[in-house]
Amino acid sequence: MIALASDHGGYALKETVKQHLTQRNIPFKDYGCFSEASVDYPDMAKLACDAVVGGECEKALLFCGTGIGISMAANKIKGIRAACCSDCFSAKYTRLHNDANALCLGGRVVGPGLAIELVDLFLDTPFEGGRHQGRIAKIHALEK
Ligand SMILES: O=C(CO)[C@H](O)[C@H](O)[C@H](O)COP(=O)(O)O
Repeated sequence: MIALASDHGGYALKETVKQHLTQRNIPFKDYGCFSEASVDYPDMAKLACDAVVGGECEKALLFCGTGIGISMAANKIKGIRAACCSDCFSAKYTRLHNDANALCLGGRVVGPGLAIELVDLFLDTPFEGGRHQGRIAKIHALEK
């Protein structure tokens, strides 16, 4: 199960990605927002990221205007490794090397076609493990 959340700046792109996930038969839960009315991205990040940390969802796809604010908020949540990406190399390597569990996209930055490529790379690329495992443990040691 994939958790989705956005603020108003990412709402339209979240709707596009939902259509794509539906076409791919990938189950998702949308934690909002549900219109372009203004909401605050930290509130939205928390809803989806809590579902990931709690084990209800395996990864989160998060959207705001730039992707940056919602990634900053997500990375404050213990257990979340969120990556704000607007290129394919980063979306792939944040899975391979960082085992990222949240992808953040900017609805005012990336178009729908690129967003779908980024989402597919993020969802389909496994974590490489090995030397990267210890580095991730060190990231989480910083949370203490
Ligand atoms: O991009 C964002 C945060 O990094 C948000 O989506 C906001 O849209 C952005 O801060 C702009 O805010 P506004 O209320 O839409 O002007």
